[in-house]
Amino acid sequence: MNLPPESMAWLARSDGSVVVGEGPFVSAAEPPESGVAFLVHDYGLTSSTPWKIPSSYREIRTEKFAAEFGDAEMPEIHWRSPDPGPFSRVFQEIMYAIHEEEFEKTVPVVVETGEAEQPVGAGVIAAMARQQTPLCSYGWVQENGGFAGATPELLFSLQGKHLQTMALAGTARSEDREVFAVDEKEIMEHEYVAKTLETKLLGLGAMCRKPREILNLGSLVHFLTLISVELAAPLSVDELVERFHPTPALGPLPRTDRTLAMLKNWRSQLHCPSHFGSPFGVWKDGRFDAVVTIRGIWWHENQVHIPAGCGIIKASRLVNEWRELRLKRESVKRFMEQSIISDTLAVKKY
Ligand SMILES: C=C(O[C@@H]1C=C(C(=O)O)C=C[C@H]1O)C(=O)O
Repeated sequence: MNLPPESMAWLARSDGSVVVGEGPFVSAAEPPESGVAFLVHDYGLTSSTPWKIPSSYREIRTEKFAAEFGDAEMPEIHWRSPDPGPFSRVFQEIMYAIHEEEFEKTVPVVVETGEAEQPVGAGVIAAMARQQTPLCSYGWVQENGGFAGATPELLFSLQGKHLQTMALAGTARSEDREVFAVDEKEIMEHEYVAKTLETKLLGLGAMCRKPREILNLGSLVHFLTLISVELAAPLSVDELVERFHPTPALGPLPRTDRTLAMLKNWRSQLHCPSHFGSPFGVWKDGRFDAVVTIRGIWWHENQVHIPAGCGIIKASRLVNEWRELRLKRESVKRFMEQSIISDTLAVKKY
């Protein structure tokens, strides 16, 4: 087992490779011509130097990454159940705005907080390093804090003129998979996201939209639609990030300055970390991959936070959304317990 460096960043990609960078990092407005840079944005894309260039980097298989870092113990964490009061008030304000036709959908976030008996950094890195595809492990660690997770959501990946993206929205427990498949409210929530992405891609080149499918993540299922485009003309990563982020999976529909400001205000009322639901990417050898930072842990020394968001539309009900938020947080807590078996290592943690 390796001790994690003081500062590091990593992103696992859908082909089972992971790019791992070690700090210190140099911040830049643009990615370098060659080599590697991580794109670390907050939700509002406020940084003028979001590119973080590591002092050294490696590209390895996710199994090797797990073997190197997946072993550290997670200290005991004392969780405090989130108070439903503030969320219920935000939910009512959102419902009022939907009835007033301010927007059709938005995505508030609830945060569960815990305190660990010791610093959690190495344990969080280990928990996320053990996760494998279809989850993409990501992390940004700076001294005694950072965030790391294992997300099912690709924002986009770009290689030459090939652009791949996905609509991922609509959630249920795996046991409810059959009724989920015909649930009109969940289908509508998903289609809002898929159609918006299609609209954003119109005119960029030849588009291919795959049929809607169900992505099974063990305890949770989501609707997933894969969309790809052969770009007619090259586009920069920065342009694409601004075009896509936030998709209606994590943001308002329609996305205007006003609807985005309303959501940012609700996020801050509910103490959502600024980098939750944001683009997190890596640029390497002419290829760029970015995920959406969900299903993660934000920490500083012994303090830990698990944020989770839920899409609210006219047909949403408070009790169901509260349950969905808990399910999403539980799926993150499970990362800290689960066992993995790979060719290079067998770790069992219960
Ligand atoms: C916002 C989250 O997840 C997003 C919201 C989903 C939904 O509302 O059904 C499903 C997948 C993600 O796009 C989260 O996990 O915190």
